[in-house]
Amino acid sequence: MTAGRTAGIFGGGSGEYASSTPSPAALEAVRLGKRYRSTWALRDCSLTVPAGRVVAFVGPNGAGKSTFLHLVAGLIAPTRGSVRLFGEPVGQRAEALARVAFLAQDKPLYDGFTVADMLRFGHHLNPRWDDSFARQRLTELDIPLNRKVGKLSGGQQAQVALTIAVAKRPDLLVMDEPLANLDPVARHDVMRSLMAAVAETQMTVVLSSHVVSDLTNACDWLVVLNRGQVQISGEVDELLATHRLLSGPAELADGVAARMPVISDSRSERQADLLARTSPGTPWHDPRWTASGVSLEELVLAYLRRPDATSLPHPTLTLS
Ligand SMILES: Nc1ncnc2c1ncn2[C@@H]1O[C@H](COP(=O)(O)OP(=O)(O)OP(=O)(O)O)[C@@H](O)[C@H]1O
Repeated sequence: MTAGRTAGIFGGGSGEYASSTPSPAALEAVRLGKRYRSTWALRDCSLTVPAGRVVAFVGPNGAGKSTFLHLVAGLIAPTRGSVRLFGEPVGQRAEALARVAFLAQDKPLYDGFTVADMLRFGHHLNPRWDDSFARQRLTELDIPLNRKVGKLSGGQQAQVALTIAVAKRPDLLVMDEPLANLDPVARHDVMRSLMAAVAETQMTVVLSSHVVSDLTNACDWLVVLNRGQVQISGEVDELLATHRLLSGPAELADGVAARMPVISDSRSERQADLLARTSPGTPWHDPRWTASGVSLEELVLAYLRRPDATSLPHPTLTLS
């Protein structure tokens, strides 16, 4: 668990700072890089996320997701580049760090403490602490306040950790794999609780996950990290609106691929199935092809299979 000057689920906050500082972007990374000895975990990562979004960081094992989130939370320092949160460089001011709650992969709770002890601890450390929210939420979830944390199920522990992080009333909640090791029902419940908290508070949320299907209805901004680089960063609706699954004659596929970026290309002797990036609002007129929408999962998988493909801010080629 981390407290004090670094952001943690118990880190202190400052209401005065939050109300007096304009927030052009919740998160801005510029050419961010992190090297561990000879290994670059992240390289040249630039992205901007507006405030109020629920951002999913997705990528394969070792892509750099945890490293990115630890840099955002100010828990480690970049080797290159910078991160700004709400216009402030991370790590420069205690007040800026205090606006962030970080929920680590290993749920920073003390097994020997009761749930009520954990709430008292959070209350003690956080000027913005919302005790009635925390107690009401845990009561609604039927989590006994007098139970020791070590005696709770994994799903209940995840809910307690999330409650403490939200009760801190952060402007930015960063969660590294909050759904790891939870069964499907617990994953669904935690995401539902998170969405309720977002609707109530309008905080910005950044979370990482391997399971894209868990994020489909929850996240409105997608970042795909692959091999330490940002492959996609954008609004989910816009990404879905600018990608099409095209099915048509294989002999015409090269012509289509010459006109627009093709992320995945599957061909048989007669038919080609292409996942292509198009311009928003541009209809597909060619009757020899059928064009259909893609799911978030199809889109992410197609990019992950093509680490050289990117979708960063705007497509440059259009359909004709
Ligand atoms: N403390 C560290 N020391 C050395 N190398 C590290 C350290 N932390 C991460 N790495 C390396 O940096 C790279 C990115 O790791 P990171 O944990 O950020 O990826 P990830 O996307 O979160 O992976 P996973 O999904 O498996 O949790 C990997 O090659 C990893 O081995």
